[in-house]
Amino acid sequence: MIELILTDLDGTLTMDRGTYLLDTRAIEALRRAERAGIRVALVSGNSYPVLRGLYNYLGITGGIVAENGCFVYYNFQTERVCETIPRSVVEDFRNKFNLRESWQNEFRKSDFGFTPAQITPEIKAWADERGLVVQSSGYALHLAGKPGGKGAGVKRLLELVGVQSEKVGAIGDSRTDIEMFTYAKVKAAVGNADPDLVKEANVKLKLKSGAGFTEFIEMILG
Ligand SMILES: O=C(O)COP(=O)(O)O
Ligand SMILES: [Mg+2]
Repeated sequence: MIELILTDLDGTLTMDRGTYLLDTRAIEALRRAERAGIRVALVSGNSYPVLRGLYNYLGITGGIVAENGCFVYYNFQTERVCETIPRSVVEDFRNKFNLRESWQNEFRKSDFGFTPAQITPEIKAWADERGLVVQSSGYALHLAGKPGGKGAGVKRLLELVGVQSEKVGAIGDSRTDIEMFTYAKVKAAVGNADPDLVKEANVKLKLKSGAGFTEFIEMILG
């Protein structure tokens, strides 16, 4: 019996990958899960203020993992689980690789977003030399302090909620969601997910993004 669902946001609750428009049927589906007693958590590369606002308006209760795993919220408690990156390092990175910063960077301390979203070998080497972590969600390139990645935040969230991974379902669309699967029994990839995530999934959904999320909730609720 699943007690907690970890859901990614961009590409998973949206109408497609590459858009920010939420799928309204996916919103209805997550409310159905909550009504059935299954908590839903947002696990995303977005910043905490963006996710906290959304969380309240969506009406979910499973907590938040923000900044791609680096910041956790549950039941009015918050925790930072990665090292912070000084603003000067963020600016050096942006200037060196000619990147555009996410408007949300103003609200971030450990994990920063940039476009274009592609990781080059030069970018990887620059981050490695400084003990930083780079990842791409398809929406954005992320530069984070150690340990970085959704796994660290999810591990802490499960402790705070007090749920074992045998009772957790996770759903996502991109490579950055692979780490969530380590802490879930049901590991779902939406129909249009990155092939690297599909490989790790034990539930391969037919439908894309938000429609795939709805398909997943229907499967869980039976
Ligand atoms: O912030 C991003 O790059 C993507 O966010 P996501 O983790 O909700 O897909
Ligand atoms: Mg995503």
